[in-house]
Amino acid sequence: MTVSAAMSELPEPYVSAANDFRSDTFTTPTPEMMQAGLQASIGDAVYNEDVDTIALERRVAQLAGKEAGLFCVSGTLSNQIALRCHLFQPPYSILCDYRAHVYTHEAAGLAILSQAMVVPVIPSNGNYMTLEDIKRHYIPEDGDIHGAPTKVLSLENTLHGIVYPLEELVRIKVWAMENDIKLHCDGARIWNAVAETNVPLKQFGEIFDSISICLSKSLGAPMGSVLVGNFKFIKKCNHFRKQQGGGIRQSGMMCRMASVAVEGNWKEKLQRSHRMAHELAAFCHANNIPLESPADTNFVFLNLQKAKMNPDILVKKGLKYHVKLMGGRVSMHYQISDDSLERVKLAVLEAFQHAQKHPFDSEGPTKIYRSESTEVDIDGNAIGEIQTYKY
Ligand SMILES: Cc1ncc(COP(=O)(O)O)c(C=O)c1O
Ligand SMILES: C[C@@H](O)[C@H](N)C(=O)O
Repeated sequence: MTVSAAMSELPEPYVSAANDFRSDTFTTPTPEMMQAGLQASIGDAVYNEDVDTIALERRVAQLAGKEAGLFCVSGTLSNQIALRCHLFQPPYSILCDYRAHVYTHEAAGLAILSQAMVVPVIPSNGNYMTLEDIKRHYIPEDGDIHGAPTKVLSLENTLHGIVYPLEELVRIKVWAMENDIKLHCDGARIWNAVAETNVPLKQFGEIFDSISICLSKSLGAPMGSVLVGNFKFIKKCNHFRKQQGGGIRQSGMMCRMASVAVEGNWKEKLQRSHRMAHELAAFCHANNIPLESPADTNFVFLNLQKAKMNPDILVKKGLKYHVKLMGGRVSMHYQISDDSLERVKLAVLEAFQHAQKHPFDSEGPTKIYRSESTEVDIDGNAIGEIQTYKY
C-alpha cells in the first residue's frame, strides 16, 4: 500500500490548537519555526556534530545558569535519565508529590530503569510539599537495613499549574544539601513559573541540581526538552540517554525550531494564557463550580468529584461547543482563541448544571487522560464505553 493510500484511511490531519483545552502539549509549530527548520544544520548529534543542537543546549543551559544541556526527545526521557543519573547504589528512593508526572505518568520508569522506590507525598497544604512535609516522609541514610534512603527530591514547578514559592524551594534546598540529597526539577512548565513570577530561570538553576526544561508545551516547539546540569552530570546523562535509545541523529531541524521558541516573546504569550486561566477560574467561582487547586498559571482543575460532574458529559459538552476537553483539567496555552475561551465557559457551565440533575459519583481515581465512566448521552443515559484517549 502506498503512503497516500494509507493516508486515505487516516483521520483528518490535526491543523490547529485554537480550541484544544486538553493540554498545552497540543501547541503546534508556527510557520516561523517551520521556515527556520529548513535552514537547520544537519550534523549527526550522536557524534555531537550538529551545530543547531549544540547551540540550543548551550543557550538553554546559559538561561538556567548551568554548565551544560542535553537535548532529549521528550520530557519523560529527560526526567528519567536525570533521576537515574543522580542515583548510585540501590536500595534508594525518590521522594515526590503524589501527583508528580515522574510517578503518575512515566510508566513506572523509576522502578524499572532506576530500580528506585518512589515515596509519593500528599502535601499538608493541599498544593505543594513544604520542607516539613518532606522531613516527615523522607528516609534517612542512617544505616537502618530496613530502609531505602531518599537520595533525590523530584519537584515539579509548576505542579498542576501551581507556582512553587521560591522561599520554600530555598528552605528545601538548604536542608537537602545538609542531608546529601539531590534536587531535580521537572520543569515541563518552568517557563510558566518564570512568566508568572518573573523569577529568572537562572534562580531556579541555583536551587536545582538538574532541571528538565520542556520546549514542546507552552513554548510550542514540536518536541523535546533540554536537561540542564553540571558538565559531569550531563556527560553521564548522555550515556544513559544513548542506553535508553534517546541518541538522536540529525536533530538540528527540531532544535532550530525550538530555538525560535526560546528566543521569541514566550513570556507575553504565556502571560496571556495565564490571564485566560484566571478568567475561567473567576467564571467558575462566580457560578459556584468548585476547583481542585488554585489557577496560578495555565491550568484550571475542575473538582469533578466535589461537583459530582461526569467527565464524559464534560467532554460531550465540549464537543457541543466545538472545544476539546479530556477531563477535569482545562489547559490554556497561547494558541487558544478568545472565542474558544467563551465557548469552553459554556461547556463547563452546562456540564455543571447537568450534574445538578444527574450527580455523578466517580469510583475510580481522578485521571487526566480518561473519563472513568461509560459514555453517556447529553441526558446522562449510558451508551457504552467512551475512548477519550485513543490508544
Ligand atoms: C509535568 C510533566 N512532566 C513531564 C511530562 C513529559 O513530557 P513529554 O510528554 O514530552 O514526555 C509532561 C507531559 O507532557 C508533564 O505534564
Ligand atoms: C499528562 C501528561 O503526560 C501530559 N504531559 C499532559 O500534561 O498533558
